[in-house]
Amino acid sequence: MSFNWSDLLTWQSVANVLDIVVVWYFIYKLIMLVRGTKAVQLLKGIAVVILIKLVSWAFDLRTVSYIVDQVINWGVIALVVIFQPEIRRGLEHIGRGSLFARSGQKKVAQQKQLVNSLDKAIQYMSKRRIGALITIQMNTGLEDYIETGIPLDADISGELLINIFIPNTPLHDGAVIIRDNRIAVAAAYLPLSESNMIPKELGTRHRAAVGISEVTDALTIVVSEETGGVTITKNNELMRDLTRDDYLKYLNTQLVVPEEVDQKLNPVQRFIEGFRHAGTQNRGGKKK
Ligand SMILES: Nc1ncnc2c1ncn2[C@@H]1O[C@H](COP(=O)(O)OP(=O)(O)OP(=O)(O)O)[C@@H](O)[C@H]1O
Repeated sequence: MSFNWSDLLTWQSVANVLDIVVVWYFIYKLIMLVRGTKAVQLLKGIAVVILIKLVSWAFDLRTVSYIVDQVINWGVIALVVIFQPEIRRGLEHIGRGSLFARSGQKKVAQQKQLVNSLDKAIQYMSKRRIGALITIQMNTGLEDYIETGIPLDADISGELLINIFIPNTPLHDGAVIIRDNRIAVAAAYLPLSESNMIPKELGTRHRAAVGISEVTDALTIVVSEETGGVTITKNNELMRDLTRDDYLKYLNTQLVVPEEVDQKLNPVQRFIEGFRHAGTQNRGGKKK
């Protein structure tokens, strides 16, 4: 019997491939969204329940299957109740467009203020060789690292950043983490990179900056205590000895999102943005 390649191109097989690609894309996006947050545990729990359901199907274990069905039915309701604030805010966000352009303008102003404050602090600390480690949350949640620090939930200013890193003060050791244009915590512990590509002369502060860039998409700024040099890490990339022009250019492209781009988010992205924002606001104890 000869194999006919055209059999592979039936509508059904194309639909199957499309089906798998869509599901994988969805799972990938979900993993990217919850990486570094408590929701990872939740996803693991859901994966275990699905696994038990599949096993009970395969071996025809009726009682187990019945119990898992009950868990799934009630679990969905429990999830909706637990995440009610996030879901509500996500849905509210979907309807937002040009009508809410003013909130977009406010956001850009806050992002520019963030870059200005960082610049002020970097300049001051670099000249005086004050060591600093500042991590800015991007899309991946940093909950697990935020939990290791001392909560501040403070407005960002160059002066406050400088004050935090003054040597021999209680908050100076460890990293400052910035989330949603606020200083979430100081003295946080970041994961140390095991990479042997990091130059030998760099110590643990730089290793921690590379470490967090390996497991999240956060942007981290290091000011070296030894040399005053400025380093930025992001997505496993280490950019050393940056001049003021270099780092300002980089920070502006990474942290200041043009208003038009913000307004162009599709409904799904808008929902996710609202969902994430509600989560972080609730944890920070402030609600609009
Ligand atoms: N895992 C970590 N998470 C957060 N901060 C850390 C971590 N490890 C070290 N640090 C910070 O780095 C400081 C030690 O820096 P060290 O001198 O080893 O690093 P370095 O990369 O050589 O930087 P520098 O050039 O500033 O000396 C610690 O006092 C602490 O504040």
